[in-house]
Amino acid sequence: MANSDNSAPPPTSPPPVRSALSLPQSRSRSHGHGGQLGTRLARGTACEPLPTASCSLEMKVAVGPDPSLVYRPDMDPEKAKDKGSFRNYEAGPLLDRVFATYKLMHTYQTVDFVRKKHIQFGGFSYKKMTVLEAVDMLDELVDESDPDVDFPNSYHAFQTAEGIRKAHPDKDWFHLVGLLHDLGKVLVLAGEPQWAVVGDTFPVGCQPQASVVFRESTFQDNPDLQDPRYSTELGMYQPHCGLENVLMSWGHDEYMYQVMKFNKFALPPEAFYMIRFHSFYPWHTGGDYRQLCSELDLAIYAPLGAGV
Ligand SMILES: O[C@H]1[C@H](O)[C@@H](O)[C@H](O)[C@@H](O)[C@H]1O
Ligand SMILES: [Fe+2]
Repeated sequence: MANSDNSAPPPTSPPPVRSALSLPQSRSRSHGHGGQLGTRLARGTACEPLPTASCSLEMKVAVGPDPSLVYRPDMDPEKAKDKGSFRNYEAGPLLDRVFATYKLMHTYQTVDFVRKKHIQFGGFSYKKMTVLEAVDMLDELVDESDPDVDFPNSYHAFQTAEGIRKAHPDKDWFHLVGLLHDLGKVLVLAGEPQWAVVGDTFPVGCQPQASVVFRESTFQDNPDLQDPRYSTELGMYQPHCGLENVLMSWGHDEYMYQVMKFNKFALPPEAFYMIRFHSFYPWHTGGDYRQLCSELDLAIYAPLGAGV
């Protein structure tokens, strides 16, 4: 485990990475949108204004709960958990590690911190690599915020992509979203602490809402909650300002979105949106933060309503 604030035990019985996934031989060619790109990852000094969303209301595929929720890898279907048993933050063998990661995240993710990270990584000068090189880097990463996944994230990337391919064989761009969605976690291999990379996201600059995991037990040392500008329900935002204008806690979603935008990934707008907000469980699954949503955000959210 590299560069982590809270060290992880070695993964237990890692499943065979990739071998059972029947990838196409020409995997990068068959999904040419991203696989062959020499992608520049961000680490630099230039400050980029907060990005604007590029989604249209014609969006056909709703952004949903993290695809990984549905397609958690499990080599043995007999032992596969049903959906309801994922994301248990009250009990389980990994609970201490998960709690420790969120405690740090909910203490140190502040408006100032997030603004600094946008500046630090807004220069896109960290490294040039292909998408598949980034996937390979994730061989070294076990996500310490995840109560369900205790093996390298590279495996999780392929499994998610293959699961989406099975469910949506006609949407090649969506398969690629599965492969890409967590690649922002390479930040951990670049020396960032896990609490600044992984886990569910939440808006900074306003009061954390009820469905944020460990909401009651992890925010007490976050200075923003003592700051009158940031501690009301709306905090520093205008009602219905739109998620594109909200400063989310810094992590792999926003970073990967920025990288895709900078490198002009040839993917539909919904792919960008999905990746940017896939960890925003308090919104897409918890149903919170509606007061910050634009009509577009609500239109995307609406199809999820029944399921959340
Ligand atoms: O712990 C997990 C993990 O970090 C995922 O990559 C993220 O998308 C989820 O939101 C989170 O629950
Ligand atoms: Fe993720």
